[in-house]
Amino acid sequence: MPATAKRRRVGIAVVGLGGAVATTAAAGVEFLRRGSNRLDGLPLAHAAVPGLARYEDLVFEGWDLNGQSLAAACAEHRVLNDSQLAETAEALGAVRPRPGVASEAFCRRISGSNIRSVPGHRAAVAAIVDDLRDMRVAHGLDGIVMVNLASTERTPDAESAALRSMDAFERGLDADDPAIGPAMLYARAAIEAGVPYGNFTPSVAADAPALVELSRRRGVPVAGKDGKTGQTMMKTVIAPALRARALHVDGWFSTNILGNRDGEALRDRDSLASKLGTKGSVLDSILGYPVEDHIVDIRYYRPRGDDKEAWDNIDVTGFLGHRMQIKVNFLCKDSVLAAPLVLEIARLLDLAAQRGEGGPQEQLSIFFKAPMTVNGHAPEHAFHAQERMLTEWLGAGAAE
Ligand SMILES: O=P([O-])([O-])O[C@@H]1[C@@H](O)[C@H](O)[C@@H](O)[C@H](O)[C@@H]1O
Repeated sequence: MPATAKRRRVGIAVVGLGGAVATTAAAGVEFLRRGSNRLDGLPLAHAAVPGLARYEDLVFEGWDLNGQSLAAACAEHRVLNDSQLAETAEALGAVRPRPGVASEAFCRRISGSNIRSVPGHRAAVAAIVDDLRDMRVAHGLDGIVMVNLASTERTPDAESAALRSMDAFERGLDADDPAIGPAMLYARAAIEAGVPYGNFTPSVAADAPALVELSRRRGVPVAGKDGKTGQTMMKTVIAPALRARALHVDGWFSTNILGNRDGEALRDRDSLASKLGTKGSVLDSILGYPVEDHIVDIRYYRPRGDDKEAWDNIDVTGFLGHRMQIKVNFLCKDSVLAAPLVLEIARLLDLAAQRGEGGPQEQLSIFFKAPMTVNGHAPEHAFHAQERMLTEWLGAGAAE
């Protein structure tokens, strides 16, 4: 960034601020602010793009059903080691989540006492809009974006009329329609407040047709959904290569064990169904044919905590009909992979807003398992093609 360029102070209003991903991201920013030069895992750390906020200038704010400070939450999640916890304790100890909007009907296994008591959907949206205004003023922000990192909600009834159009959604808000869940209320509030919105979860939010329409009309950038962290990232790297080599995929078995709070939320059958939907959606379009035996399995296994282990077994057929197997065993740290992506999504949404772009931001596809697309067409899932899309968008704006 040229020495004269003005620095942008950008707030990230996180839904699920006390979670493992958000607290890891906040700790990461704190380390960078203190002069750390560890930029591993941050895909855009070296991108010299005008207008892109610096990591050190990101301010963490938001909501959580658990009101404890980020330092206390961080210690519970056990993602950071003891010295990292000690070094960030003071800064993260000063941040406490605001009371969040919740619905047990949408997320059964996760609850808390830091709940915003509101008389209905319309009041919930108004309260969130107020909070966003307050954050802007309280921190003297130049920009603010909202990112959903909350626990996975069940998928609402696809037939529900309230989600289909902007007008129906507004009526649904007045009627406290049960098809409208918390993630949609937050997204609706962000769009009303002109705040770009990113959905790192599989929950239905800004991708509800009503809210896509609203984001376009209001010119507010939205992106999602479901962060592409570990296993799906590898899948969308490997599958294009298998296609290019004409190796036929006969079956792909993906399984995960993890014991963090996300895993706990996914013990609920309906929340799990949302996650399996996004994780299972990436393969067929890359390969160009349906893989009938594509199985995705997620198990909550407490001893692993955030240290998720993912196994993939891929059965392929090659020349002369000979069959082979590929095994991938990714021993990862779920939040360590996810947190830097959240920082990039926030910076890019802020940049999109500065460039005057509104509606779905398809160029952010590389960060998501089920990318939102500009005209609702089928998403591009291949990692290399997504990378090209993002690079071109960054370059195009920089050249103007
Ligand atoms: O991106 P990916 O590694 O394929 O998928 C992961 C899921 O398998 C896991 O259940 C969830 O907790 C992670 O946040 C992430 O969504």
